[in-house]
Amino acid sequence: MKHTVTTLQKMKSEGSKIAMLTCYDASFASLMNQCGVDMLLVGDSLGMVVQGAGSTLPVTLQDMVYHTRCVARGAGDALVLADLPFGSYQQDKEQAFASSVALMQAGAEMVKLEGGAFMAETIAFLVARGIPVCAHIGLTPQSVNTLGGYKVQGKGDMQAAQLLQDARTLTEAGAHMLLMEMVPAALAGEVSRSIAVPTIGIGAGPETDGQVLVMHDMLDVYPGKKARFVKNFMADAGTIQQAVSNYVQQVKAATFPAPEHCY
Ligand SMILES: Nc1nc(=O)c2c([nH]1)NC[C@@H]1CN(c3ccc(C(=O)N[C@@H](CCC(=O)O)C(=O)O)cc3)CN21
Ligand SMILES: CC(C)C(=O)C(=O)O
Ligand SMILES: [Mg+2]
Repeated sequence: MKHTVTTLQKMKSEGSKIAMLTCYDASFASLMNQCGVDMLLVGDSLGMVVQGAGSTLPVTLQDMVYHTRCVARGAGDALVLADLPFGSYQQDKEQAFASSVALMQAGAEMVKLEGGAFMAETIAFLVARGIPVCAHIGLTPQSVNTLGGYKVQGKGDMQAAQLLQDARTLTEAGAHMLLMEMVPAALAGEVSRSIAVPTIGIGAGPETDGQVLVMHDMLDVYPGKKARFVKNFMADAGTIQQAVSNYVQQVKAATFPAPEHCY
């Protein structure tokens, strides 16, 4: 059966972990769905792993629409989540709605946007109009130039309290899911227990309700620098199918991420 926001909510309440991977084309979408991946993220990380750019900032809405259409054709039962790219939603809620419509018409079933409490109004506007939203907090790569690099967020009591408050505000606004990137494991666990909707972590420890990795990182094909939270699943696998299946199994068993992948 096709995964929906209801399925994901049920998985959280039952304590079964959600396995997500990034995906950019139909063939990998089909493979990942067959290997039991619950959600496919058409990430704006495609700017780095597909287009070879140094950040996610050059990615356009049309780029995202194209890859979302490709992934949706192969996704099967996996839920398709698409990133709103830099500049396509920050101006105002009307701009965010128009961009989200383009992604939903291309086959997305949920959209993701980066930012804390300041995005609450936009999220409420989208959700009221039928668009499920995943909020992305912690390290928000579209803000790399103001953050000063791809660094751990939520360190220190003030920043941790701010992140927890952002999580509450965004879920009160109607977000269906919360993604946390590069935050201390203990804080991500606290946030996950404090909000009713499922959380997904990347570099956020084992206590979130699910995990995501960039497929080029876990298959060891990305030529760039690897973050601490990346695990090479090809190291113990003969095929890509085996690597993806092992990822799903280790996320479900909560054996990935291990302490060496955490902050
Ligand atoms: N291939 C790829 N994988 C990703 O996980 C990813 C992207 N691209 N593009 C968008 C963002 C950028 N991300 C990044 C990029 C670099 C680091 C990194 O270099 N981390 C180091 C330094 C940490 C620090 O300075 O505190 C690490 O050891 O984790 C982390 C996340 C995560 N996202
Ligand atoms: C790294 C994940 C969370 C993402 O936003 C992306 O792939 O763009
Ligand atoms: Mg992204």
